[in-house]
This record gives sequence, C-alpha cells and structure tokens, in this order.
Amino acid sequence: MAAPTPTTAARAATTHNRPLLPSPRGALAPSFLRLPPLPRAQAHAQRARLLAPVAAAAPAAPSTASPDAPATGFVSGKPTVLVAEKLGAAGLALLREFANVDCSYGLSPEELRAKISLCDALIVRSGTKVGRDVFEASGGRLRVVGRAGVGIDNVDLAAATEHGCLVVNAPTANTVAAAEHGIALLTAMARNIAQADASLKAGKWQRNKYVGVSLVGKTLSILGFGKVGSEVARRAKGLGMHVIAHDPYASADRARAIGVELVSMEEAMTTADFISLHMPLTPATNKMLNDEAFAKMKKGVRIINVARGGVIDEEALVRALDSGIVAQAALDVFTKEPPAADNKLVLHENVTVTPHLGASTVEAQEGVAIEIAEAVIGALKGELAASAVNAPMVPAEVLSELAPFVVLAEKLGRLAVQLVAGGGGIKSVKVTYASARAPDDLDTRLLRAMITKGLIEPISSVFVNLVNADFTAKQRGVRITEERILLDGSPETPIDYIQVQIANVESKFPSAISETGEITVEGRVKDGVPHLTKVGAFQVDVSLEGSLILCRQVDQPGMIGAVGSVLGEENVNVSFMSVGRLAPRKHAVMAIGVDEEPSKSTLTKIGEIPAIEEFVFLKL
Ligand SMILES: NC(=O)C1=CN([C@@H]2O[C@H](COP(=O)(O)OP(=O)(O)OC[C@H]3O[C@@H](n4cnc5c(N)ncnc54)[C@H](O)[C@@H]3O)[C@@H](O)[C@H]2O)C=CC1
Ligand SMILES: O=C(O)C(=O)COP(=O)(O)O
Repeated sequence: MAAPTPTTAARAATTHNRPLLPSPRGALAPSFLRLPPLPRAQAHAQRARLLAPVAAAAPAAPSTASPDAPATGFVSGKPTVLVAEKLGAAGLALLREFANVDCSYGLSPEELRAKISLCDALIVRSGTKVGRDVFEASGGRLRVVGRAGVGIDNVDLAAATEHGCLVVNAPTANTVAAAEHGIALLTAMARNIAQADASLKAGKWQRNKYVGVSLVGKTLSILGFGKVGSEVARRAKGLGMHVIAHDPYASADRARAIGVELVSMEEAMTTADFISLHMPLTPATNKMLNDEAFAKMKKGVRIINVARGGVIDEEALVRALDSGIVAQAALDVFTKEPPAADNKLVLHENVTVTPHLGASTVEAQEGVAIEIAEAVIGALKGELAASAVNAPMVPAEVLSELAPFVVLAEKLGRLAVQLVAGGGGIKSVKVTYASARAPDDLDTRLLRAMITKGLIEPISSVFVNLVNADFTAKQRGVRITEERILLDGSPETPIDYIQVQIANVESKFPSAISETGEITVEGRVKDGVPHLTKVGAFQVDVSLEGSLILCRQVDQPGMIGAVGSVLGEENVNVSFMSVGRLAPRKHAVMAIGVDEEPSKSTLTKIGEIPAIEEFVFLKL
C-alpha cells in the first residue's frame, strides 16, 4: 500500500524541548492508572522495555551495589523503601509484601542523607524536606519519592527530575478530610469554639464575650477551586452560604454544576465575608495574601487556611488582624512548621490554630497510605503512575496503543546515533511523526523521551528515563525539534511513520545521509513489530529485532548470497534481509537483520566482498 501523502497545509513544526513535567493540575489527576495487560507476548516484552527506565535501569549506588546483585535491578533482590513519616498500617502492609521497609520516623537531615543511598524509594508526608542534598546523597539509587498526601512543596522537583527520580503523590485520599477540617475551622472560628472552650476550662463563664457570627447568607470566597476547594464549596452551600471562587485554571462548567460562580481575584477578595484558601504553594501563590491584598478586603473579613502557610504573608496577617481588617483567622498550616513558640499568629486571641491536621483522620490516613504504597510499588515495578508529578502521564489505553511505536522510537534513536562518525557532537535532531491524527490527538512526549534515550544512552554513561529525558538532552546541548506531518486517511493507526534526522554531522555510513544532508532513519510499525523502512534516501524493510548490518553496494546479482554465506559460515543467523535501491544496477543499500553479533573477522570478510562499498554494524 502506498504511503498516504502529506497535506502541505498541515505540515506543522511543533514544540522544541517541551518540558516533560505535567502541569500541577494535570499532575493531580483523580484516577489511579494502571497498565492493562497488552494483548500479545511480544507487546508484553515491549511494554517491559518501555517501562524499564524507572524500574530496573537506574544505576545502583556504587557504594552499596553488590557485584552479584540479582536481575531484579534492586541491590538486595527486593527494593528498600524508607518510610520517613508515620504511614497507615494498610499501606505499610502492602509495601512489606513487595519491599524491605525501613520505618524511621523523625530523622534529622543528616540522618536522612546518610540512609538514602541504601534506599530505592522514600515515602514522606509534609514534615520531611526532600531537597537537592537528598538526591545528591542517594548516589543514583533513589528511584521514587512518594509523597503520602497532596502538597509536594517539600520536595525539590527540579532536583528529582535531574536525578531521574520519579515523584508520585497521593492526590485524592485526603481531599474530604481537608475539606471537613476547613469547614470545622470555619464554624469553630465563627462561634469562637476554641476560645470559649479554653475560657470555660479556665473556670470562666463568658457568654457575652463569645458572641459569634452567623454563616447563612454570608459570602464565602474560595481561592483555589480544586479538589479540596470544591468539596468545601459543597459543604458551605449546605450551610446556606453564598459561595464564589477564584481559580485561574478551573472550569466554569464544573463550578456552575455545584452552584458556585467563578470570579476574578479582585472580586473574590473585595466581596467576601469569609475567604478560604485551597491552592498549592507555588512561586505564584507564595504570599498571595499580603498587605496589598488585605487592604482590598471588606473590614471584618475572616480567613481560613488549610492549604499552605506560605500563601499568606504571616506578618501582614498579624497587621491586618491588629488593624481590624481581618476579624478572625483559622489556620491549620504555617510558613514554618512547627511554628516558633512566640509566633504572633498562634498566640493571637482572634486566631484559631491546629497543627496541620487537615489530612489527619483515621480514614484519610489509611486511604493515603494505600494510595501512596500502590503508587510507589507501581513505580518500582516500572509502571507509569497517574499520580506521577514529574513525568508524563499517559492514559493506559494510549500507552497500550503507543507501545510498539515507543519501541520503534528508541530503536530509531539508537540507529541514528550509531550512524554518526565518532558517535558524539550531536546538537540538532529533528523528529517527524507522520500521522492522520490531529496534533492535539497525539501526545508525543513518551516517544520523544524514548528517542532521546536511544540517542544518548549508546554514547554515554547517562541513564535516561521518562523523567529526565528532556533535561538530559538539554544538558548535553542536544536540541530536539518535533514536526508533524498530517496525512490524509484513517486516524485509526496513531502513527504512519517516524523519522529521526541528525543534522550537521558526518556519518560512518555516508549512504545514511539524505539529499538534504542529515543522517536519516525512518521506521514504521507493521503487525505490531517495529521496522526500519528508510536509511538516507534508500527504502528498506527490516524488522528491528536483534542487530543490523547495513551495506552499500553496486546493485548486482549474487550480493545477498555473498553476504549471507559469510554470515552462515560463522553461524550468524540472518533474521531479515532487504535491499533498497535508487535504480536497477545502480547503488543499493542492503539491510540485514542478524540474531547474533558477528565477530570482527566476519565483519572484515563482509567488507572485503568486492561490490560492497561501505557497511556498518549497528546494535539495536
Ligand atoms: N492541611 C492539610 O493537611 C492539607 C492541605 N492540603 C493542601 O490543600 C491545597 C489544595 O489541595 P487539592 O485541592 O487537593 O489540590 P488541587 O490541585 O485539586 O487544587 C488546587 C487548585 O488551586 C488552583 N490554583 C493554582 N494556582 C492558583 C492561584 N494562583 N489562584 C487560585 N487558584 C489557584 C489550581 O488550579 C487547582 O484547581 C494544597 O495546597 C494542598 O497541599 C491538601 C490536603 C490536606
Ligand atoms: O496532603 C497535603 O497536602 C497535606 O498537607 C497533608 O499533610 P500531611 O500528610 O498530614 O503531613
């Protein structure tokens, strides 16, 4: 069947070195994805290769690796998981079925650094800072950091990514607990519950002092209309409050569905009687409630913070409380935890405080423990977790469909780099995906990561995985550009062909250089198997299994037999042969798939066949 032709208007250059990191919202996808079994044994093997990067390919820490480490890829046969903060029993039980579990709570930063090089995974809550120093101290062994909760502001994501370490969180199991705690603080604050309780326990009976305010009909502004924010909204509506929300990324339809109006930040701040904070702590939200923000608020506003202490400028809040702009605040979280003994907010009589208890219900902690244990085990096994925070997340059905193309992508990268004379100095790589699918319908992050892995691993000691692929390419000065060719035809097959081109390099097999001057390899998936279909200007067709010999020769009878018999004499099994020629009796390129690696002398003998002008042996 002839390849479909590109529609010229649809040729679209797309992104250059797009970040692998998903957006924070995307990172907190609600469902937990697992890879379904792929239909065929071969696909299964391909899947293992695809996912191996996070599981078994990471180099073990040199200091601890045993020379006879078993084939699991883990230093002691089983992975070691360090649980650095209290985790629910059900999660620990799951972890113990799969790993050696070291529960060491309350480690100092020095102790954590000392232990980490002995661990494949680390599980923390909000109380452990996982900074660059931890990744550096791990010596490359740490593969997964599991955050048993939502906020990952205590984990240095950039450092994790640079070290090829996957970060996963438990995004859903504590949502309701946090929302319930927000409502508990809201109602407790409005009726002075904590203060009245303390007063009565101190022997006083102060009924006039603790007159509260009603909630019904009051306006509650929710800042951050995500999982917790929307659950707070539902509950506050049940209390008869008028609920509005500000969230630059939230869908108006979702808000409308629960009777909440999305408004500007300005409106959310100026019209609220109560403001409840539910956004992540990011550079953009850091100290979002500052003097300027408080100055815009209605006098007597009440603030609830169950998100992160850092989203409030705490000194500005003290000033706003003292001046009466803010009548009361209820805080579960603080910039520094635990706060200093003389923290003015904690001691302020109009402030109700709890020690970061939002997620602390029996039910939430069991749920979070199971959620994080599953995510960490999955990641150690090499599965792609939906709760990956610093890696592309690919829905299971998409992954299943792309699996053979992912293998093709890596092999094309491997072939292309081995064709470069000297094997280094690659600066510019262009990847072209020809597909009948609209660009929005084809997520190429996985493919790009695998091409990068194929390009970089054969020529370096760097370990490339889905987490660090873009970073590694950038760090090595390799610019990868992607182009889509939109084909006419059925979008049923995700990709018709993938082409990898390396520009501005010489090739040890000059026939691999196309008319436009780049080393060019192109491949397709046929019956689920990746095939090399073009080298330079020559069309070939050889399945990408085993290894490959490429020969350029003068097209003449007997060539296949001549090369075949040299290989046969050395007992090298030929799996596939294909000849691509520009015209009969002119130059041709012969691609020969071999199961075994030919010896040097066999390769020399092939080179000595008179009609062979150039040849190269490539490992796949
Ligand atoms: N106190 C506690 O124990 C707990 C605290 N949390 C914290 O609550 C917060 C919310 O958690 P989830 O709802 O699960 O997260 P989420 O990701 O579902 O929701 C966060 C929302 O904030 C929005 N957002 C981001 N930047 C914003 C900005 N500049 N202005 C307004 N909105 C913005 C996002 O679009 C998103 O919709 C996080 O900070 C999390 O760490 C969560 C659970 C327990
Ligand atoms: O999930 C979150 O973001 C939380 O803040 C909960 O923190 P914790 O696990 O209780 O230390």
